[in-house]
Amino acid sequence: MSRLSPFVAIRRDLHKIPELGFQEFKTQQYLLDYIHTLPQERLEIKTWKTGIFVKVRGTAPRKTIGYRADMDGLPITEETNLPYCSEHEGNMHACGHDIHMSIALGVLTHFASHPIKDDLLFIFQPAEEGPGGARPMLESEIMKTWKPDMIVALHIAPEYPVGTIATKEGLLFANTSELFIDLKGKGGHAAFPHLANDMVVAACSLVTQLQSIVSRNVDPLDSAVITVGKISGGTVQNAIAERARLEGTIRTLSVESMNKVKERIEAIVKGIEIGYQCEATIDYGSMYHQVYNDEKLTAEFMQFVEQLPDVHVVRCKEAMTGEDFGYMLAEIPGFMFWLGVDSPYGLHHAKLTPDERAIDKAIALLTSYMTWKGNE
Ligand SMILES: CC(=O)N[C@@H](CCC[C@H](N)C(=O)O)C(=O)O
Repeated sequence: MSRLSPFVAIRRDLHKIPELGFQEFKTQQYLLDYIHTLPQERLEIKTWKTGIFVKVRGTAPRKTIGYRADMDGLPITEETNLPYCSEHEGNMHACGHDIHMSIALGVLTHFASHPIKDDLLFIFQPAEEGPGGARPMLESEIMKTWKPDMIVALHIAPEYPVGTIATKEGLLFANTSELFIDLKGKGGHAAFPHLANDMVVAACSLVTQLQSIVSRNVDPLDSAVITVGKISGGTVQNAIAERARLEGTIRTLSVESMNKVKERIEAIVKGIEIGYQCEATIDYGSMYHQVYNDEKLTAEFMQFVEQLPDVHVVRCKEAMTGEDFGYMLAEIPGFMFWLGVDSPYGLHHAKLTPDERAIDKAIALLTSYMTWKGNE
């Protein structure tokens, strides 16, 4: 029987302890315990909230290459039945951040004992799923002193086979905004609807009306998404609901479309207030800047990877996913790419099961790329 790769074992450990944004205490401790086992001569380690910065001092630095991995899990109950499934009831690494962290540790492990000319900065970032750790981390004093000259990150892609990486120059991921709408009407007995203002009916109507925005208000040659992922309201089957809440997200390929979509949401919500005689409040939660890949660095990376054995490069289309790494790319040239992990279930699914062979492949690929880039 073949031995488990150390970084697959690390991934499994991390997979058991998914924590939500800015609560990644055990995850941070796990990473720190591991990082402290590495040769320390060239390392400088600083914590920031539940995140970590690790600098690897180069032998003759002219620039700093940044590498970012996100750390948080999602409030999803895992249904994989894996022997190493989540031990944190109700939370799951359903977006691959456990894989992202184990890959980052693999690359860091290599460079801790095989330094290159340039400095490297490994960024373990909390709260990617929300409320967003990239922006405050970017504004931190540590980042001001250690700001890299270029930066790279990856995201697992269930739809591609292991050995495939996919990316493109320019726009890769959408602009995002969370969306929370609270409705307050008048509750009452289920048998006397004429004496109440039913917020379950208002919420259902609102969800349906929101669907008209993408089909009727956004240019068909542009793209936008409004997803209501959670709806709650009411107390019991035979009482009319006084309150209802919609929780969702908006995705657009431009800031202009985001503003337009929000204008339309506000108009529709006003209509609901009038039509259903209720009070409504809208909260846009956290918003993420689009992920825009630096043209030159991305093209160069794709060319570099193409000549590696066993790696297939795909020039993909942009996706409506969001990533607060977009804030880092708005200030630092760099790129993000998809890493094929071949899972029959997609991102944010309770049965996501990435193929772990992608971990060592990604470590090898990133190690080669950074060695080349950091010795240029
Ligand atoms: C890669 C990925 O799945 N990212 C998340 C980012 C979520 C941002 C925020 N919580 C929102 O929902 O708008 C995504 O859902 O795309």
